[in-house]
Amino acid sequence: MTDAKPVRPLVAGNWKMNGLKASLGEIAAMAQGCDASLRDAVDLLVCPPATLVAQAALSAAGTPIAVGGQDCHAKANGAHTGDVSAEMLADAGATHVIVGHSERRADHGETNEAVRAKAQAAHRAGLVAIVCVGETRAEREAGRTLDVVRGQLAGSLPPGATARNLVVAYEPVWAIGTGLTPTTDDVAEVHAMIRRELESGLGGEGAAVRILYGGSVKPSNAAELLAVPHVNGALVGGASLKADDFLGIAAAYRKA
Ligand SMILES: O=C[C@H](O)COP(=O)(O)O
Repeated sequence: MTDAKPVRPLVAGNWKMNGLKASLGEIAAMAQGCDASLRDAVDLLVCPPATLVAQAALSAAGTPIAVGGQDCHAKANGAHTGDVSAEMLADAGATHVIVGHSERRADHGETNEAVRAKAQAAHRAGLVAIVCVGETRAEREAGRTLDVVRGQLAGSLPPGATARNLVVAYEPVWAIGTGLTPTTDDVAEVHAMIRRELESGLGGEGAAVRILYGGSVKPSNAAELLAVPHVNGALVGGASLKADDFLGIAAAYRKA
């Protein structure tokens, strides 16, 4: 298994069900605050709610900020009221889409099979799929973290994945929005396992797939979390809503 950070990092913001048109100013502020040294060091992505994807993509055009969706339907179109397809996101200017976030798995009963179908849809539409995995508090306390995450990976990763069309995000459910984070040793253990699984499933491509950590990442803890081996960036919720906090997290990658 490779042990260095083999890929360019990615800091991705997931706005969840937050943000109105006025919030697009934060994307403009992110672009403005993304100076050359930050641009050289890290890729930046913001995933606003579906209502804002098209406008966010227009706001971010010509800047270092990419725009993504937070979920997509497995089908390209059809009678699926309220759903948004990967093709629609791509048409709106998105380059990425998050699939299998624990809030989707919990709130909408999304299974690994459903997540895999959504990741395949993302690829069909030419989007990068950010596949989320992570254990609940009960699963961690039962010592089942590695088995749970390994099972989610096996069930959720789409065939034909490469380092260019797949990102994996490890998000312990109990760390999301709680201010709690795993120890760096715990993060290292899970990320190393994910790397081994990716390398065993995808060979050389698996060594270069970006593995993000998510769950209560803030400017104050980003440097420590992002320095863990096989942590190739962050998936940030609450702290991605404000440009200063988001850039403060990305700044962990700024070269001294
Ligand atoms: O997708 C992002 C995560 O769920 C993390 O959210 P959080 O940074 O608010 O804990």
